[in-house]
Amino acid sequence: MGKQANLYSFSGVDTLAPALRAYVISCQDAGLARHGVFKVGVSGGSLPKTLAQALLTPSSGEDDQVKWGKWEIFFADERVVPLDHADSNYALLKAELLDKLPADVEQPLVHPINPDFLDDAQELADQYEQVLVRSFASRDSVKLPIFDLLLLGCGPDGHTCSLFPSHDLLREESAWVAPIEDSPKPPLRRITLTLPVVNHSVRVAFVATGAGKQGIMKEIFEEGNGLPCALVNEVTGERCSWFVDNAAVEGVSYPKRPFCL
Ligand SMILES: O=C1O[C@H](COP(=O)(O)O)[C@@H](O)[C@H](O)[C@H]1O
Repeated sequence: MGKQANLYSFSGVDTLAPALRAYVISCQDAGLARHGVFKVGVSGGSLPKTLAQALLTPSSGEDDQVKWGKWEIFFADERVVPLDHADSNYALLKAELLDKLPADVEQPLVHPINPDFLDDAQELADQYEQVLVRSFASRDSVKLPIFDLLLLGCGPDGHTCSLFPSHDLLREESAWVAPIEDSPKPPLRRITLTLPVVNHSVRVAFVATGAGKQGIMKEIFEEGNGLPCALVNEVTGERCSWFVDNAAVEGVSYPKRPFCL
């Protein structure tokens, strides 16, 4: 059995953010060394705000550079809504992070969903899968895309991306991107990376903060119970790192590591 997922706990978002920044930059630099670009997938929910706090602070030196012009940003999941809708994960990332990037730096290449296909979630998912095929094809013989990093959230029910507990979608084995039309959390219609794609990523980082996550963190780390986040932990092992605050893991019996790269 491989090593377990890393659990890093911080006093609050202010201390978590610099560690998350260092981690993302190390994944970025590894991606650039491997293939000259950094392919990262991001979630919606509470993640973009924390990510912005981590990445928008001024660089403290040569080893601390966010090289935005080398980033290719994908969405780990997306709601089937227009790109300027209040429920859109793209709109959220744009408002929290992309719109705040300094205008004088080279901008990242961002891959939102194609809003021409909002009437048909299956077609939307297929189209997004084609975006991945085109982007990843040149570098692998692509059975599965290999993200350099997936930055994920963990819902209070243990869902991640739009992979919900006990949902049939957890058993999807062939699609890279799949539709879901009966999401337990609104909005109902979404598309999501599938579990094999998530588990194939070079690194996976979860960010979960606040006492509201405490119950589910206990279940994920102590029982597993087939929860989507636990399934990712089980397969990715030490490739997976959790950035949490103390409130989210109070009373959770699982070794917390001091953060170091
Ligand atoms: O619906 C969603 O929720 C999850 C978790 O969100 P959080 O606010 O509890 O962090 C998020 O990761 C996902 O992208 C989003 O579509």
